Amino acid sequence: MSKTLVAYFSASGATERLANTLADAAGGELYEIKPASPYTNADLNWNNKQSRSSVEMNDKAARPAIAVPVENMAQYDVVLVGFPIWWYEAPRIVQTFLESYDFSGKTVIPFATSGGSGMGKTASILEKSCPAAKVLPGKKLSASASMSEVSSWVKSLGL
Ligand SMILES: Cc1cc2nc3c(=O)[nH]c(=O)nc-3n(C[C@H](O)[C@H](O)[C@H](O)COP(=O)(O)O)c2cc1C
Repeated sequence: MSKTLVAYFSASGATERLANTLADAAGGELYEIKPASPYTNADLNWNNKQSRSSVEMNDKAARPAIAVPVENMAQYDVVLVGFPIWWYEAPRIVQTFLESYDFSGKTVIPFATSGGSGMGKTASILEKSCPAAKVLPGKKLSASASMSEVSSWVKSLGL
């Protein structure tokens, strides 16, 4: 039996909702990727080029700090990692997360919520942050995706 972690970053609650459903569907443990410095509404303003999210997303090297690490990452075989799509990819803090652990022998599966965009190049960008992992393409789902929809996606992964 493989052991699953459902790690997620959620700035405004949508991805958190989905992560809860996914943790039930996949029988995984939940871990929130909490920023050391939480994002304010002003930080999330994509119309402002100077906002924190704009500045971070324009800087490929930005790695916002995480408040609390995962306890014993070694025990997990599968890591589902969820986030909102920001500017067609994953927020930089997801790269902070993936660069914080040894993912040798683990399967990493991205999942996301968005205002409409799909996964785009998300998985291939994240792959560079955890080169030892097997990274699957992942999926964008609705925050309010039903248990049966999420379960059938999990089943299709053949974990
Ligand atoms: C800074 C920022 C950039 C975003 N960029 C995109 C985008 O490129 N495409 C899209 O469909 N939605 C975009 N969104 C919308 C979020 O992906 C969407 O609202 C998501 O469900 C929020 O998840 P959360 O509540 O877990 O933070 C963006 C939101 C923010 C705050």
